[in-house]
Amino acid sequence: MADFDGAGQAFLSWLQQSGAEISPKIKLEDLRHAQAGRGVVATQDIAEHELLFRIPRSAILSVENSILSKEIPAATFDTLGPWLSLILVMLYEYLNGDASNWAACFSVLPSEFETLMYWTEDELAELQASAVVNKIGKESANEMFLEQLIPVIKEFAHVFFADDDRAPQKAEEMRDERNLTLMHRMGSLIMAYAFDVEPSVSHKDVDEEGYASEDEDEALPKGMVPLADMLNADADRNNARLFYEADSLDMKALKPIRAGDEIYNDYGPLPRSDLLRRYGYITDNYAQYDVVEVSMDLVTDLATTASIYSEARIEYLDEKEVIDTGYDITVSDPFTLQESLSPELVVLVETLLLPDEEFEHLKMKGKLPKPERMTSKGTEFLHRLVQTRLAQYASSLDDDVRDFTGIPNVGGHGSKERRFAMAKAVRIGEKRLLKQVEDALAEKVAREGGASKRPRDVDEEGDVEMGGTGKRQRA
Ligand SMILES: C[S@@+](CC[C@H](N)C(=O)[O-])C[C@H]1O[C@@H](n2cnc3c(N)ncnc32)[C@H](O)[C@@H]1O
Repeated sequence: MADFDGAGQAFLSWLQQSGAEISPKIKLEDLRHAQAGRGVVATQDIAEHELLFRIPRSAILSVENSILSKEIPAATFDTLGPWLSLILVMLYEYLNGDASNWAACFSVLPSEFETLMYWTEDELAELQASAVVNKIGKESANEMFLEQLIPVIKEFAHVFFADDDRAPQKAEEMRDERNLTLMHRMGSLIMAYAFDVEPSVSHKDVDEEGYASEDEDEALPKGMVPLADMLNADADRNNARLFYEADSLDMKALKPIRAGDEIYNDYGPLPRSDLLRRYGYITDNYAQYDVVEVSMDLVTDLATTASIYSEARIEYLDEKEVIDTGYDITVSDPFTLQESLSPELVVLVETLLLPDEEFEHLKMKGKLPKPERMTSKGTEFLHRLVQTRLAQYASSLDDDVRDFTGIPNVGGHGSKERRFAMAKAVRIGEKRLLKQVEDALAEKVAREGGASKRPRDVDEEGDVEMGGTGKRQRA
């Protein structure tokens, strides 16, 4: 406890010495009793728009601020990209120990994580058929470390291990298990703690409403923003936000905050599966963003069985940017099929079901079926697809719900009981969503009397707007 509080105090002192302004109305709080590490809490009432803290840009742990960026050419960082570049810088600063300007930061950052990367096989198995199991990316991260990061460390060994005669040897040793583990640790910290730092002078192309394109956002350099990264999040309970000013990053209250309340940031509308992957925790408040992914492989299998799979049509759909590796089914409130089913999935199914003549006709005009006009055959196919997707989970929804008693507030790193329960909550959420969609499709099939009674309704004029309905943007 003393070490925990002491590290927190030393961190705040360092931050103030680095030029940060911290409101006397907030404090760092030990929230380990709630399995939430540290958090920031209001000690007095705070008004809307009030400044909570101001971090000078020079205190951000970033490529720009690290001495490495003076010694390693910018082109090398450009090749590495924002994620690997920051890992390189964090490794360098971490290995410098107390000599690093950010030593106090590292002492409040965790060395152990609950994120999926660190789950054992039997814990991951509890997620059953959740698509997140295939998105953990441990092997691909390892590959990037070995093929991209370590060659840079070797090339600049004399900089990375400055004043060390053993520099080349040490660079070679970065391939050791222990060092790869350290790289994963830095990667995990970035995933759960780093910000995409908007530059003080924006070079971004913005549209007429002032929004930058997604590509522009992806290219933003990443940085660890001290104290801002101590804020927890709980879906739409966010009451603070980071504002990017010319010389500082300002955390401000978005609404009045009462003394004793926790100050929450916004990690984005993440489904619980992704929250577990990136942040290693979940709360019920994120259930509203749950997603089930239906893979393209499953659609292909079912379409082949139904003898409607056509390479030529897939090629056309690909040209039209409809083909993806998977399609999202999302929660909607109030629930509608239209909102919950990805429009691309509906268009894909409807296109495969088109009679040859109609397909050729639409193709000639460069058009697609409209996602909001689901035919009876399309509804039946989607119903089968959702049933098959549901059957991929090893246990039934009823069985899961029967013996689920919530996520236990049991402590410590790697609690199996807690991980099993979090996995079960994720798969229950996914199965509930699938069941809701399955029931709605079955009802639609019954209402419309099956394929023979309702011929497809082709709209030959309207252009299809993709991505506008049902497809939730992932953070
Ligand atoms: C940006 S950090 C926030 C500071 C963190 N609590 C700490 O002590 O270092 C993100 C991490 O905080 C934890 N976290 C954030 N919000 C949480 C919440 N509502 N409940 C539990 N843990 C939370 C998760 O471990 C997550 O990976």
